[in-house]
Amino acid sequence: MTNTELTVAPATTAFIPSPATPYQGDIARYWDHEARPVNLRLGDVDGLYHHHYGIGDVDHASLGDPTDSGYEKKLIAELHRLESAQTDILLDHLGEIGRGDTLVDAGCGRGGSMVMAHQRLGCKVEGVTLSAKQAEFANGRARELGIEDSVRARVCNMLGTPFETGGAAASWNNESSMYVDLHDLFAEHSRVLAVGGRYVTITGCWNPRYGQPSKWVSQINAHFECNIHSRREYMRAMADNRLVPQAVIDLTPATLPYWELRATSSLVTGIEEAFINSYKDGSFQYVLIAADRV
Ligand SMILES: C[S@@+](CC[C@H](N)C(=O)[O-])C[C@H]1O[C@@H](n2cnc3c(N)ncnc32)[C@H](O)[C@@H]1O
Ligand SMILES: CC(C)=CCC/C(C)=C/COP(=O)(O)OP(=O)(O)O
Ligand SMILES: [Mg+2]
Repeated sequence: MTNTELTVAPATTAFIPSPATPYQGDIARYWDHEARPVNLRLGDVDGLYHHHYGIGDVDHASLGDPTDSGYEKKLIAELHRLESAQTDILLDHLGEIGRGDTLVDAGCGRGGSMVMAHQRLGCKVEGVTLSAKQAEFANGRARELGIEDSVRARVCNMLGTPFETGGAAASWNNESSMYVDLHDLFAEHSRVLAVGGRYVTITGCWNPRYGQPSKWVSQINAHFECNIHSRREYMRAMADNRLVPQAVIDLTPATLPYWELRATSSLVTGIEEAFINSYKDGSFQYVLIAADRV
């Protein structure tokens, strides 16, 4: 697709809409106050700030000896490399994107995925987050990079965006779908996407084969104040909203090395055990779903 332009409200973070629900107010506050070193120090490596996890094999040769003085810095760079590799896999699944296209990042955080999408594809990227602090941060980074005409974040509920119907060539949720009702979410993506456009999510979901959410999944929900959905819910809500899966990839084996490395670092947050155990006992899965808007 080429030359799709979204018609949107003015790009400002000065006007901050009221949260649609008290829960969304809690989530806005959560992300306004988030400043974990595991996120900021990794972002400082190259200026791409992510709030998602990593995939791929750990390059143990580049890490060297854990007793060496520079080891911790190398470990941080390695965790960050794996988080950016996660975004690359998401972008690999967007389909053919032209420089004139517009993409939508639903739940854009500090904007790392938006910057990577623009740098790789040359297109416009519009992001929404509930957090004014995150939107300011993302827009500040875009200004520093001189790409503010192409990459912008706004404070907005992903379930009711100002974007034109059918105007986006592709859209995604990168670890942000566990904060919303999936039927409402996919109805909005389906509205914003052009027919033939592509939706991609990378998400953690509980595995229906396990039965119900495990204690580890409940622990992750409590830790992040989110509500992890089952894999079945994703499939059903997509099917109900004209989103037809084109690829479903279980990234669980590919994310475990990231978690096992992170668990050895000084930047642990305490949630590592829940991710490792739930991935290993099969109750939780890290998946990529790419779907065609039909
Ligand atoms: C775990 S972070 C992921 C950030 C980003 N996608 C990334 O990969 O770095 C979750 C994001 O979802 C956003 N979010 C949660 N619920 C939202 C909603 N209803 N509307 C817009 N953003 C939402 C949060 O503000 C936060 O930016
Ligand atoms: C896969 C699942 C269930 C994700 C939940 C959403 C979430 C909080 C992602 C990571 O954010 P972060 O990068 O801010 O977290 P951390 O501080 O742990 O790195
Ligand atoms: Mg993180």
